[in-house]
Amino acid sequence: MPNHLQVNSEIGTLREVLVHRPGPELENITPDTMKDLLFDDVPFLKIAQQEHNQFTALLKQHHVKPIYIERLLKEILCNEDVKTGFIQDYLAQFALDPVQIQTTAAYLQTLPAADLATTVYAGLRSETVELPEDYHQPFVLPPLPNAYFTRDPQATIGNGVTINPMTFAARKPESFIFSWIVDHHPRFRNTTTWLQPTLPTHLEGGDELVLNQNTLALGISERTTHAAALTLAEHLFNDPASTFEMVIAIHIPHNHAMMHLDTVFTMVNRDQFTIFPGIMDQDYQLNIEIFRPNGKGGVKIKQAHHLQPVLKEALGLSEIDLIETGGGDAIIAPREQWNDGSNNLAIAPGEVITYDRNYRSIQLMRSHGLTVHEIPSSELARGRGGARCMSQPLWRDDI
Ligand SMILES: NC(=[NH2+])NCCC[C@H](N)C(=O)O
Repeated sequence: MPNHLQVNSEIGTLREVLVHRPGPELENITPDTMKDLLFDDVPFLKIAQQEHNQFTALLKQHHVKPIYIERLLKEILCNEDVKTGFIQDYLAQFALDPVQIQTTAAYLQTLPAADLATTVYAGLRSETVELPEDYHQPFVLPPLPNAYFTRDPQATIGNGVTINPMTFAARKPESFIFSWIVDHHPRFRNTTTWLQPTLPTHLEGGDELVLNQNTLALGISERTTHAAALTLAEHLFNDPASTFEMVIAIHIPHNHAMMHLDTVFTMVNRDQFTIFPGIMDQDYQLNIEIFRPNGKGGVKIKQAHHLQPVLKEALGLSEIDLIETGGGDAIIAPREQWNDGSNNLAIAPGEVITYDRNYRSIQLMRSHGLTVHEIPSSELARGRGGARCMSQPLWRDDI
């Protein structure tokens, strides 16, 4: 089994992937907090877990090892010094006064590592720690219901990772957890980090697509700024450990339905992509910027408006097959996009995992020669993320 990181494409045979099984945090969403927690509904936990189990079972059937991030967290928390440091630093992220911090830290310190890890994801109800009476919030630690979308707070690019500066408060603790795992878990010893979560702007993993070992596609979106994309490109171009020479920055609409590039565009084979046509105008144009090193440590930028020629050049191909979500139909396409019909996880070239409900997009992918494995999606889809969002590859074979 590989012991380090290798992701030089979106489609190379997948061997190892970071996941999180949805837990009690999903039951800590209420109609009042739903929007801030980036959910559109309150999922039924039991069914969400069954669906997620089917996802991981399918991965295992295809010899992909799921690594549970909550387990990595538990493992580092078994070290008492790490546990104490983690608790202090974790609490410092939230609006708590010194007494509240001390009371909560004392409680968390009593928990065994596994329970502490579960609590970090689930959130901590205020009454559990008997805080001073002037604390009126229902939670002293917030629930992290988006944690099953492991794609976003962290991303593997080549042999390194980005630990992402997240856009919304609801997801910032997830990057914090990963940075502790990178610093303390042997699985990540000597990991190169391309981007730190302290960057004063934002960039998320759903916007990071590794097209090949030289080319990264980045969404400029609700969650990833132009400034952050430039910073990442500079780091990748200048770090001798990186093989990347080109970033294709693709501007997409800024809204919740398409919060990341991978909700509208995924690579599924050497020359095939799924795409939601709603990101292009009637002439199939969109706003693209190509970043390359300028030879002086900076980035030079070229504009483009059509995706196909840009992809052909980057991948050295004469043809590209863009498969439109829902066949591009005015009703089917947006409906299936909303339920992650464009969010496919390639487990090998031409072989993907996707949500069963998007049957029109599935038919179409099959008619374009792809092998499609379906997973159930009634509850998981309520968080607005599909198979790609629920997985963070640590190792893909090179193609
Ligand atoms: N890679 C993705 N498309 N992730 C989807 C994340 C969905 C999550 N509810 C959020 O808004 O952050």
